[in-house]
Amino acid sequence: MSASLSLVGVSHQFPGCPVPAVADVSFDLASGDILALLGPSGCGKTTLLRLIAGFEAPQGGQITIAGAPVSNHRLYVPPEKRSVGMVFQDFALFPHLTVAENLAFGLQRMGKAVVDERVQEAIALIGLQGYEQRYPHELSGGQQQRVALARALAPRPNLVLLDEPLSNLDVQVRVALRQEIREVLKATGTSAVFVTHDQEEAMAIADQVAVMRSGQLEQQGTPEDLYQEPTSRFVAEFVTQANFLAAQQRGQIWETELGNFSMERVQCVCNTLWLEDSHTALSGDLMIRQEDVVPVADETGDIVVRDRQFLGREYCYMLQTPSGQILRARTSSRTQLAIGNTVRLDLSHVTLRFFPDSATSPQPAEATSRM
Ligand SMILES: Nc1ncnc2c1ncn2[C@@H]1O[C@H](COP(=O)(O)OP(=O)(O)OP(=O)(O)O)[C@@H](O)[C@H]1O
Repeated sequence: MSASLSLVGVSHQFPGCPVPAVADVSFDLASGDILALLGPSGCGKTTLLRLIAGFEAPQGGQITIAGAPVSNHRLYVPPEKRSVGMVFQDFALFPHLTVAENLAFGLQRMGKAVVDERVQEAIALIGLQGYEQRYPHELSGGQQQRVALARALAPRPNLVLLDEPLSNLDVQVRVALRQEIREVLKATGTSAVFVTHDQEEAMAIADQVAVMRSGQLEQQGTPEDLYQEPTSRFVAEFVTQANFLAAQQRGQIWETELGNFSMERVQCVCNTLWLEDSHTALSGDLMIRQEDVVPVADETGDIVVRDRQFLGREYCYMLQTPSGQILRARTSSRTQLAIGNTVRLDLSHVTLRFFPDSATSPQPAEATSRM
């Protein structure tokens, strides 16, 4: 499928800032796909979105939307000529215009009959029939954001950009609306880039997730790719919120505080040649997902249940190892363990992934698997 958006080597540094806000970012977005830009505060997500929208001009690289270059070293197409719709965190509806007038705003150059038809189409898309004559202050936050999405879609843009559109809404509205946004984008076949710092939101809404760190693209893939095969410890921590256990290589074994694991059981985010190099004993961390840690009540166990959080369908247990490390375990709410009691861990079905310490890595990491 053709790319609706393509970035090649896009970079941007604000005047007076010692480091670039966006550094050498490249990716393609297939037509009709939703991409989530995910990363911690200050990693450059909003700046990248603004570069795509045309609110900023990059100092390097090329941006192409629906096959047409919109910015490169010779060209800068202004935002209103990029066929891009925007949805902002604060909804940004015109307060003095009704819902119908807000929806019609971007359609002013079309004939009245077309505008009326598009407005009705947009209203139906977001299920707000009967609300046409209301003003924004007469709508809930979720309804305002649905109007903002419909307004962005009404001119049928090639691309919609959403900048943290759910962050001003309370949690129940957020969860319902993220599903609705996905359905509306899919129903209209619109390609979209969605900025968020919430990994759960990114995974729920997007076909592709691009994780950013310090202005750079750390990893891009489907939500499943990122969850199952993070290629750096940063992505593993940010996306999977896994546990990390210090591990030391001893021949074909990984030694840890919770016992030894044979190398066949461990995926290694490193060059497999390092593992066979008898002169280098690697050390680093084994990633263990919270749902893979299975605590079993055992009076003779040396792991202590320090705390537990009831999350509805599941518990999150905080388990303290003899060295004092806290591991998190997610279990079904049927697994009831008392705080202060001891447990042992069943790690027999665990999927482990090894991330070497940068100090002991002979060369830059390259993802390979020993599974
Ligand atoms: N107009 C500006 N002038 C100077 N520096 C800026 C400007 N806008 C952003 N920055 C800097 O660029 C970096 C990236 O900012 P950006 O807003 O893109 O991050 P972000 O990932 O969207 O963060 P957040 O999730 O907090 O919104 C930050 O260090 C920020 O301070």
